[in-house]
Amino acid sequence: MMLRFVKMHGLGNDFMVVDLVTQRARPAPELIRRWADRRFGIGFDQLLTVEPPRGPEMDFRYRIYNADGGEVENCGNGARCFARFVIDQQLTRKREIRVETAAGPLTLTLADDGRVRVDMGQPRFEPAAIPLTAERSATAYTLELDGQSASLDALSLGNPHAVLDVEDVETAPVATLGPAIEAHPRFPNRVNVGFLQVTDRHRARLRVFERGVGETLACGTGACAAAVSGIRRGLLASPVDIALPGGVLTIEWAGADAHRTAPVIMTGPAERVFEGRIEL
Ligand SMILES: N[C@@H](CCC[C@H](N)C(=O)O)C(=O)O
Repeated sequence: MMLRFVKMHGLGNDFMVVDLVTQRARPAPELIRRWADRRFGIGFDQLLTVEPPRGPEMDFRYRIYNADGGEVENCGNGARCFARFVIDQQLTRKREIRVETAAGPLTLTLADDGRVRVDMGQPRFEPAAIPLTAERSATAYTLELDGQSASLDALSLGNPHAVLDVEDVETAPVATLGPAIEAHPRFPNRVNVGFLQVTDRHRARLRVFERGVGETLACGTGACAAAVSGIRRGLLASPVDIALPGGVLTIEWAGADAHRTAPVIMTGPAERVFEGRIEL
């Protein structure tokens, strides 16, 4: 049986997107790893499946699998590609789409300039929600790593993120500290690791070592986490343009007080690359 898919990307963070509204498939981890392989497969950072909603107030359900085959809660660049996909495939005529994810509902809007604006929901800072083993919530945690220690902020965008401040993203130790922090036992579900260089109040540069993938050209939830971390520590002010290796995302966040945590809004592009069919 052949499965139709579309290859898409958001700032070079690339996806295989599969319509499971009109097709049937159950992607097992071993199959996802094979498809994700850049030499022997299609090649992608994440597989996205678009499925019928499970409740009447949602338009779709959207699921996300990392290249290592594991299902995860949230994906910002994927959310924008999902919106483009359901519109281009004529699965909906709406311009504002409500979608169910493992991290909760998201609202996506197609802007007039073709970019997609996503309400990514509220960030969470309590260690148990990340999850991170720590006695109390803080903006700086110290992690012991093979004889050295690293200071980082940690938060959840539905999925877990660590944010480290660096002087220069070009020389940041992404390839060594990234995997060491991703697999650190204080993050029981592992973690995405962002290396943040603040350039001025409204601009920053970011590289992300993604859980279950490695360094990617862009990470949408990573950009949201880095902007929120910078804003709540007084280093950045909303809106923030986050420059990733693959391009720029705009992040807005109105902050948090004792009564309310504002949702994070992410705006950026979503591109279709090609479509294909693969044997199941
Ligand atoms: N690339 C994504 C994040 C994908 C999931 C992440 N690797 C995780 O394991 O949580 C994005 O754009 O947010």
